[in-house]
Parts: sequence; structure tokens; C-alpha cells
Amino acid sequence: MADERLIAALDVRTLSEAKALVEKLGDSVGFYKVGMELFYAVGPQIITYLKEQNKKIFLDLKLHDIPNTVAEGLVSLMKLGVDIFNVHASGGFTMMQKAVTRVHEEAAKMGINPPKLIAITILTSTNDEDWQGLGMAMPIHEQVVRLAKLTQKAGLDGVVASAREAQMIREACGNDFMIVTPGVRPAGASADDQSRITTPAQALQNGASQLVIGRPIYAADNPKASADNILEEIKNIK
Ligand SMILES: O=C(O)c1cc(=O)[nH]c(=O)n1[C@@H]1O[C@H](COP(=O)(O)O)[C@@H](O)[C@H]1O
Repeated sequence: MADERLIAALDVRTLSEAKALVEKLGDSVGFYKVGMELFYAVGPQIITYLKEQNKKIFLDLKLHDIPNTVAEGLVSLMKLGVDIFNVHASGGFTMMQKAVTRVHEEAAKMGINPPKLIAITILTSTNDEDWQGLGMAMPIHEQVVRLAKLTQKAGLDGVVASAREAQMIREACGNDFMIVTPGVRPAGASADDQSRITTPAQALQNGASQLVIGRPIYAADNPKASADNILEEIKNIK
């Protein structure tokens, strides 16, 4: 079975490109992230396709709105049968609590296990300059830990954060909390627009539960070889 700690981002715009990538990656990747670029372009058919291929799915639409709109939006998405979906923690405690309550209520009605609901803390692309430009005085890592604690208090399953903050989140939120980390780059790979990056091995050693990796895999000359190298790097890390 594929190592489900690796979530490959399907950041392409057409169904045919997505299918070609999933075929190329074959048994190496069992968990995919579908984000705005692909879902806005092709809609639920990508979810149907991935389910037919027995792949797990993180639907990354980063909901951020008033509590009722987020909660009902998530309920609409539940019909797709994804494994993980997400909201922005900066939507606040009331929004997150309402979201998780509605998701659990609806799952009970549907007779299913609720999908994991996680919250974005501070985007991994945010650097100190962007952060200060928003008028934020506290260091990024302190705000990430604060949002992680708030997310846990609201009853969600975990957070999305940079692996640079994973150790502090683990200490604050314990072992039974998902820490999903994008902004992961194998040594020597281009950072692209990411700011707070680590290698795959460092991310897991810092306490990440799952790694989201896009361009280092899908933009590689040989995506499968790239995924296999990442899997080799992490295989002995518990
Ligand atoms: O929610 C996310 O998945 C996410 C949160 C975040 O803070 N940073 C971040 O990069 N992501 C997503 O993770 C993926 C990272 O892609 P690469 O930078 O190409 O590896 C993209 O699809 C982003 O939308």
C-alpha cells in the first residue's frame, strides 16, 4: 500500500492532465489533494475519478466566510465523499465550531464517518514582510500555534501549517492532532512561491503527520521518480 503520509497536489487545470499524472504515479501515490485550480475547472468529476481509482482525497477549497455559509458549504461538499477538507482558522472559533458541529450532524444522518476537517493557520507562502504588511506584530510561529490551539478547542481534527512550526504545534496540541504540511521541498529543489519550507524528512521529524507536495512531483521530468525519491527519503521515519 502507498505511504499515505505523502499527499500529491494535483495542481493542473484539466481532467486529462490530472488523469495522466495519476496514471504515471501509479501505486506510488495513494492520496491526492484537489485544490482550487482543478476543482474550479472540472468540478466533482475529478473526485469521482479518484474514488474509482481507490485514491484518498484531500479537497482543499479553504473555506472562509460567515459561520453559516461555511458550515452549509461543507455539508454540500460532503456528498462528494472526500477524506479531508478544510477551512481557514482565521475565520475564528465560532465559525470553526459551527462547521465541525454541522459536519458531524450531517455525517450521523448519512451514516458515515465524518471527513477530517482541518484548518489553515498561516499560509506557507507568507514571509515576514507580507506578515508585517498585514499589521501583525507577533512572530508568525506564535500566531500559528495560537490558531492551532483555537482549531483544536473548536473540535477540528488538525491544521495545515509549515513544518517549521510543526514541533511547536505538536507540543501544544499533542499527538492525536493532524499536522498537514505543504511547503515541502526535497534538498536543492526550487522554493517557488513558498517561504517557510523544509525537506520531507525534516517535516516528519518535526512532527508533521502528512506532507502536501505539488510542483516537485507534477512539474518534474519524471514525476514517479520524484515521488519515489521522496518516499525513499521518508521511509525509515516513524
Ligand atoms: O491548504 C493547502 O494545501 C496549502 C496551504 C498552505 O499554507 N500552503 C500551501 O502551499 N498549500 C497548498 O499546497 C500545495 C503546495 O504546492 P507546491 O508548492 O507546488 O508543493 C498547493 O496546492 C497549495 O495550494
